[in-house]
Amino acid sequence: MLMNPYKLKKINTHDHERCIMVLLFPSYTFTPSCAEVSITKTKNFTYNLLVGATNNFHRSNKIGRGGFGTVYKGVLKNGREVAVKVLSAESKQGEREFMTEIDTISNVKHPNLVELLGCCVYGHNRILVYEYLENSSIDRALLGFRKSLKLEWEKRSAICMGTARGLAYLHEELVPHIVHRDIKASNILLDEDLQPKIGDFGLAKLFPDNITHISTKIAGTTGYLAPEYVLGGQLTLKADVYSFGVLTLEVVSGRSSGNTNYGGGGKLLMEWAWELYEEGKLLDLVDPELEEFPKDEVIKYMKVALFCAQANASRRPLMSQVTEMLSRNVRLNEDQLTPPGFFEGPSQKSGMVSKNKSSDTSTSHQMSSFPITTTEVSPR
Ligand SMILES: Nc1ncnc2c1ncn2[C@@H]1O[C@H](COP(=O)(O)OP(=O)(O)OP(=O)(O)O)[C@@H](O)[C@H]1O
Repeated sequence: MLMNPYKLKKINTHDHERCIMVLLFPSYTFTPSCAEVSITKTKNFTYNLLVGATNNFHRSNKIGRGGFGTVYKGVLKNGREVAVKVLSAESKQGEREFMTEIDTISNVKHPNLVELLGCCVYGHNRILVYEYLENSSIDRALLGFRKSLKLEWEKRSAICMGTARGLAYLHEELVPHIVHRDIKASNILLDEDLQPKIGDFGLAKLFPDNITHISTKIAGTTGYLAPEYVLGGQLTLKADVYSFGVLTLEVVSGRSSGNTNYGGGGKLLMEWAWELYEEGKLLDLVDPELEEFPKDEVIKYMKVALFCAQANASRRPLMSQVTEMLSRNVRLNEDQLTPPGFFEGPSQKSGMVSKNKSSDTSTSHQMSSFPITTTEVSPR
């Protein structure tokens, strides 16, 4: 029997009869008044409907192309705008396995995760239909020369917080958890209120491990990858935490981690940030377009990003700890902060920025005994 592993979450014990129904019949549904989660099967869209919605996948409807496939904007008959992702040929072909994974993803719902509305299997085509986010992704909105939005600090901090909450949900509330593997600016989409939503979660499972997606990333957006993941293949929650640290620096600085020309040339964004941190000049990293901002808070965000990117994965905080650090007025215990690790590219440098501070790379240091935050400081 194919079963969605996420389906039993939060069903309370006296709902055991319903649990049995869910175990036996994965598509069984019950009313929200009786249980905390409603179990649904993924909606199936017909291929013809998606052809109509996207003007036959016309290139003028194309909004992007990533490692998983091509994304088109579509409009359903009821007027709802959707993002239609046509998965590339390398996605696993089996319909049953595909549908199981998709059922899993479509039952994962959180305000900071892009909602999967349904899917379509047509011959060898595998197509996913998502809610459409009008303000596109952070890379287009905030980074690069053609940025489309001018975001004040309140919006930027809300983007970091929302992304942290979405990740904390995937990592720590969902059972079993999901490691995103590909947290980066193009996967964080902004809704009409500029609230962030994480896209592409759960998709990595649809692709064989040895192909395209990871190699696409190694060729492209390498600045986001935790060194232990890209060099040693160790995939844990902490790889996402590392990427979140890089993303936070991008949001604060308005600069893309894809470049390697920072700090007078030749440096990754994270390397430059560490250099500035050691020199006590972190504010130099802040986006020049940010006219007014609370300096202490902005510096705290950058320091949290550095905690997230430490070379030793076990020293990085959990995402729930990150949300605490970002949201509460706490002082960070910087004695515990060690240099970031980095990986720049297959034929280029990799390693750890290591200057004055301790560069402990042992894995014995457990997060549970790691006091990142210390005193609550009084509001300014
Ligand atoms: N739900 C959506 N609403 C609006 N735009 C979207 C949506 N999903 C994706 N896009 C746009 O399409 C682009 C491509 O998305 P996609 O997720 O396929 O690739 P990517 O994030 O650039 O790379 P990768 O597949 O390696 O993660 C995104 O950068 C984004 O601008």
